[in-house]
Amino acid sequence: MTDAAPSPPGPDVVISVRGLEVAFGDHMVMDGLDLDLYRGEVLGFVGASGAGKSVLTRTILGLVPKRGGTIEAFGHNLDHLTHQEKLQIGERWGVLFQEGALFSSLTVRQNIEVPMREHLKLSQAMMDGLTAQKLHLVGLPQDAADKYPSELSGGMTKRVGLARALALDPEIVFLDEPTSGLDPISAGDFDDLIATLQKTLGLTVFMVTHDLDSLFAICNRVAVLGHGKVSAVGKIEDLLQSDDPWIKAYFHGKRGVVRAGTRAAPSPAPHTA
Ligand SMILES: Nc1ncnc2c1ncn2[C@@H]1O[C@H](COP(=O)(O)OP(=O)(O)OP(=O)(O)O)[C@@H](O)[C@H]1O
Repeated sequence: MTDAAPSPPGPDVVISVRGLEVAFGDHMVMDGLDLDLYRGEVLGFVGASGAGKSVLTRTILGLVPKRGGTIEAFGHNLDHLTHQEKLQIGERWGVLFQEGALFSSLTVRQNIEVPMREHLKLSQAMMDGLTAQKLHLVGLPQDAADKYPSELSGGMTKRVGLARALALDPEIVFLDEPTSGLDPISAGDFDDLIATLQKTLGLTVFMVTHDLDSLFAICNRVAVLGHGKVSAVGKIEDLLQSDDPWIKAYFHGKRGVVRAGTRAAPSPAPHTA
């Protein structure tokens, strides 16, 4: 009898969603949704408008109540955590909401320092030092710190939102349509920034997007939301072969991709190569 070769270790799952149900009144938005997010990957999350992409993100973050199912983050069932443990999990992820969601009455510096004030006990000088680092990380000049959100361009607003999402040095960032509203050059620059941060900081990225270019440029895997479930998940080249009518229309329809192969493929994430 020969010994079987040891199987390679499976992917390190940082978020695991099983049988998720979310409803608003009788409107079932999630109806038995399963999804895994692997450490170190950029997972693109697509689906028709109103399918529930933002709701899923907000449910994982604990901002929308679920009706059923389980959500595990870093191996912990979120239903079984104390308030203190939930706060600790909250320090391990950051969020860039659609449109940046900055506080209009606060300066850029004050916006980036909001999570630091909530979670850390640091002197003002230390927070200012960290803020300077985060601005540098997202490619913004230091003099942006004293501006108010109304003085920023769309691309700068997204970068400030990303700097705030990175304020606590998270392991995961959730990005809700990060390139929406940006011109193609700014959108491409933002994709590059996310890809660079993912590599240099070892981030795991969960990205809701309608931007096909982003999917091709930086996503290691793509999950498709349909009828309250993940109807397909895999590498983009596999999804391009799908017979599912919505996926076919999405990738091969009028606004779809002849782009495939014309954009650089993302470098493989651990376990997704
Ligand atoms: N607080 C709420 N109360 C009632 N219904 C809601 C609420 N939030 C979301 N919904 C509904 O849930 C569904 C999913 O909304 P969601 O914003 O997640 O869609 P989406 O896939 O992100 O859409 P888009 O791509 O247009 O941003 C929609 O029908 C929306 O109207």
